Amino acid sequence: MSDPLLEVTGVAKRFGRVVTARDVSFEVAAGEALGLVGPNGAGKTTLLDIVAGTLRADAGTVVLEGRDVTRLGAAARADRGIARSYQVPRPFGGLTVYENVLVGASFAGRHTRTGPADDARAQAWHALEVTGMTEVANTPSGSLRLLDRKRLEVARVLATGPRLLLLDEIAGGLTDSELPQVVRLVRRLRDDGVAVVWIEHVLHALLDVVDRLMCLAGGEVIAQGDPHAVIRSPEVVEVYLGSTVDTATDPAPGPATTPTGETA
Ligand SMILES: Nc1ncnc2c1ncn2[C@@H]1O[C@H](COP(=O)(O)OP(=O)(O)OP(=O)(O)O)[C@@H](O)[C@H]1O
Repeated sequence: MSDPLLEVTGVAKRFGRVVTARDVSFEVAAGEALGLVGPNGAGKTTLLDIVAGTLRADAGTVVLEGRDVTRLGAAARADRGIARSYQVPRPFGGLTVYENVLVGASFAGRHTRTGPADDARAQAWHALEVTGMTEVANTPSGSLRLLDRKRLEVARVLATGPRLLLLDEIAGGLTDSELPQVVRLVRRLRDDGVAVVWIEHVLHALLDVVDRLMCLAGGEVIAQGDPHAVIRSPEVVEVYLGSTVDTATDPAPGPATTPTGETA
């Protein structure tokens, strides 16, 4: 890997007796997409929150571009280029799509990969173009279908000009015909040089994009590396994939369901 953009080392977190991260370490390079999988309650969202700075780890370090950001809060990390999407998008329903994205753009610090540094409007519009939302720019966000709500969530964080994008289940609930649009979007962001960490239960969508895959279980990394090697790893099959994947013949689970049994 080239110089890592993000280095997470020895992260630990527990809530009372529940261990959600135990000595978790991983790296992500600029322009690399890392997939994050694992059974429900494995600690994936907790890890994203620790990287984003919305949750403080009990131990370990988070380093971005060689600078230790472990003690920085979420706003300061956002200023340095870390952006996080949420599993359940909650746009300001009374505002249009464009206005919602403009709110994100107005938080952009000096990291402006996506547009002119001093022009939040241009940056918001660029985020709409990249996410394919210009045609619904003036639509009230409260009336959007699920796919567009998901795309708006990505546009909102993209408008902040991130170097590292943390995506939380943006494919969940989409139909088979909608999924390729999300896959193309994440691939484009990655190809534009943004580093991506993507939590996703819809494995075939994830495997279409990610360069590496990491599987968590019980707060521990049980496998990371080449995506197809990871999903074939006996431990991953046992604790996460169960019988949904024929690892001998099928490199990716079928599109109908996720390993957690949700409909993709
Ligand atoms: N604020 C909190 N207080 C107490 N327990 C918590 C808190 N946040 C998370 N947990 C617990 O930590 C564990 C890991 O949760 P987390 O949401 O990180 O898992 P996950 O892998 O993202 O799961 P899912 O795939 O279901 O979203 C769970 O047992 C959860 O109940």
